[in-house]
Amino acid sequence: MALMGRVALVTGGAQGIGRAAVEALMRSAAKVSVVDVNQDCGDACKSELDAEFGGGSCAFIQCDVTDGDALRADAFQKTADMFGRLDIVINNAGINNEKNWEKTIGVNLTSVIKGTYLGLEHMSREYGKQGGTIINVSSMAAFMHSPHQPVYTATKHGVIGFTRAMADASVLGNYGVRINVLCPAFVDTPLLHSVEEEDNMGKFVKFKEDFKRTMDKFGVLQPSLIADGMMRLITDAALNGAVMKITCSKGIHFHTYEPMSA
Ligand SMILES: NC(=O)C1=CN([C@@H]2O[C@H](COP(=O)(O)OP(=O)(O)OC[C@H]3O[C@@H](n4cnc5c(N)ncnc54)[C@H](O)[C@@H]3O)[C@@H](O)[C@H]2O)C=CC1
Ligand SMILES: CCCCCC(=O)/C=C/C=C\C/C=C\C/C=C\CCCC(=O)O
Repeated sequence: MALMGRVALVTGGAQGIGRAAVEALMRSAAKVSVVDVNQDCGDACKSELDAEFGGGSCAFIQCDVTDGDALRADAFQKTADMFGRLDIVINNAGINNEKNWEKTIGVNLTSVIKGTYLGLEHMSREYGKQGGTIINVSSMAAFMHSPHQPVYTATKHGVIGFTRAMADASVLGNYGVRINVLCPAFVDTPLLHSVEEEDNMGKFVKFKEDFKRTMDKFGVLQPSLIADGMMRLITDAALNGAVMKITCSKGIHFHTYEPMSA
């Protein structure tokens, strides 16, 4: 079991992609802290995981990732106290809300930045810790900008830029923490249904048929494949600053960048 004794924290872990990642980690014998704002979904998730894997290997912590104090004290510190260490952080919680677009920036970008910095406090050699790995969840929307979700698209661009910069900082600073980013295309989760809702899409809801045509054109992935990609980012020690894309046509693959030249 590759991850026996390792401890992971997954934000937005109660359903969808995060839940699939939690299950994959537990199948590899890691202990997992599921951090999610949704109490009912988190309670149900914990009961199901306890029934499948036995009690003691996972915890549910109700926490809104946009509450910086709660993220630090209730999520990260409690996880480290409960399981004695932290090795893997998956900053996955995300929303699609063009109406309350400032909240979208808060959840999808600001909280990913905070989650990365907190992960470093618990894992980086800078802080006297043993090292570890961080995955930040972006989207293919960062490559194929979505006219139906301009602010969502902006946050996902931001997650890639921040993650790549931090991955280089980790090398320069000898943090001992690998930091990578994952960009799935459309995935079959409750989030995808938010395209129907004016409360989520705001004025862009009138483009929902166009959005659905794009989904039909590119297809919809299963969360288990995204979890497979995450497990590769976690276990492949050569990966740092990698931008993993997952699409129906190409499966799991990596974005390549031109080398920088003067
Ligand atoms: N479903 C899709 O087609 C794609 C999703 N993504 C990204 O994957 C990530 C996960 O998305 P899905 O699983 O599809 O969504 P989902 O809506 O199924 O699950 C998201 C989870 O995050 C939690 N969450 C939302 N706001 C939160 C907050 N403020 N604090 C704590 N937890 C919060 C929700 O309660 C939920 O359990 C997101 O970052 C999303 O942008 C990326 C590409 C495609
Ligand atoms: C309703 C909210 C759902 C949000 C999910 C998400 O992240 C949205 C992505 C939006 C746009 C991405 C557009 C197209 C990308 C899909 C596939 C590209 C695959 C290209 C290929 O090589 O096949």
